[in-house]
Amino acid sequence: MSETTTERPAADIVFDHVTKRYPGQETPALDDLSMTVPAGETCCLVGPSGGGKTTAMKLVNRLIDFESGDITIGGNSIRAVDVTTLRRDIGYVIQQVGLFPHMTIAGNIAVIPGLLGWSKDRIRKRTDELLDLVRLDRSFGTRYPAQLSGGQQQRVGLARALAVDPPVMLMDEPFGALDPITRTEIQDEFLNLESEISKTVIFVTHDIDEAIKMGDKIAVLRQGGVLAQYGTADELLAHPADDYVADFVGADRGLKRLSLRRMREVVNGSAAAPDDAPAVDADASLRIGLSTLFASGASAVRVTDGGRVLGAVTLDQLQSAVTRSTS
Ligand SMILES: Nc1ncnc2c1ncn2[C@@H]1O[C@H](COP(=O)(O)OP(=O)(O)OP(=O)(O)O)[C@@H](O)[C@H]1O
Repeated sequence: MSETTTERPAADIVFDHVTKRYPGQETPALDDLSMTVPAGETCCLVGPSGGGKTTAMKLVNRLIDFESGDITIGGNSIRAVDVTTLRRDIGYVIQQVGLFPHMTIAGNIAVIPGLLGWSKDRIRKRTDELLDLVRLDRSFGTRYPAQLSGGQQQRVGLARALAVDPPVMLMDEPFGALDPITRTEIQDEFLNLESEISKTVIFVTHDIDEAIKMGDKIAVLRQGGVLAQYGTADELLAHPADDYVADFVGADRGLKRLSLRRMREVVNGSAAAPDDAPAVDADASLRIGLSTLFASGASAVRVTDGGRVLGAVTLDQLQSAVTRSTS
């Protein structure tokens, strides 16, 4: 990263027996939540409406207070830190974006650096760097939010949250209001961006497919704010803790698990593909491989990597991957 950023390392987030009960509510919104989000990982919170996802997230930057348990970031209790300092170290991205309409895009991105007293030159360099990072032309800096599409505004929201390189990011249905194409595009870009910058992310979503795609780990909450299961997408899909989680991840969990694996992981280098075999890229998912196989009616697909044929994958091999995934 350039001199304009502070290159702060990511920090783990630990929920330690956290319970939140809103005044006047009989049942807790969050009930004895304990889990660790390791530094640099993304944890997706999923669950039914009212299951406590947003509450869990807003506890982390103390937008909501809690009575029992503790939350630590990098080993420090969030209650021991001054709230303004805490929030400056936490990027916050929400569905409604919340850009200031009367300020330019550059002005919006520069809000926190400005509060921190950065020089004009440093802010300008950082703004350009962030616009590049979220793939917006630098000329957007002089526009106003109303002159941008929803997807572009969401990119600005992301750039603003990343401005001072916070170790932690909280994202509350950040791409929920976008059309499916823009959503996929911005999800892919965020995944790319995450591989360049190390952040610990808590990401709330209603969409299990989004959680599978974006999360290193997924926390499934149930009504009453109880953690039903916490694990990788693969663990949840292969071994759901109970019927509730199995239902939540979907009856097609075997197929979903195929989306997590690449053709290059199962290709048999010594097997020759039949002449009529359709080609599938080595980095395509097994799900794409299966779909290609079904669509063509061939007995195997040819797996290619930049024009080079790596070998073949048969229906049997894909089927055994499905069987393993549901056992
Ligand atoms: N300010 C509040 N006062 C009282 N109860 C609240 C308040 N905010 C949330 N709740 C209750 O706490 C529970 C958890 O709400 P929360 O918003 O965290 O759920 P959620 O999983 O994010 O839901 P959604 O997916 O609908 O956004 C719900 O029963 C909700 O009604």
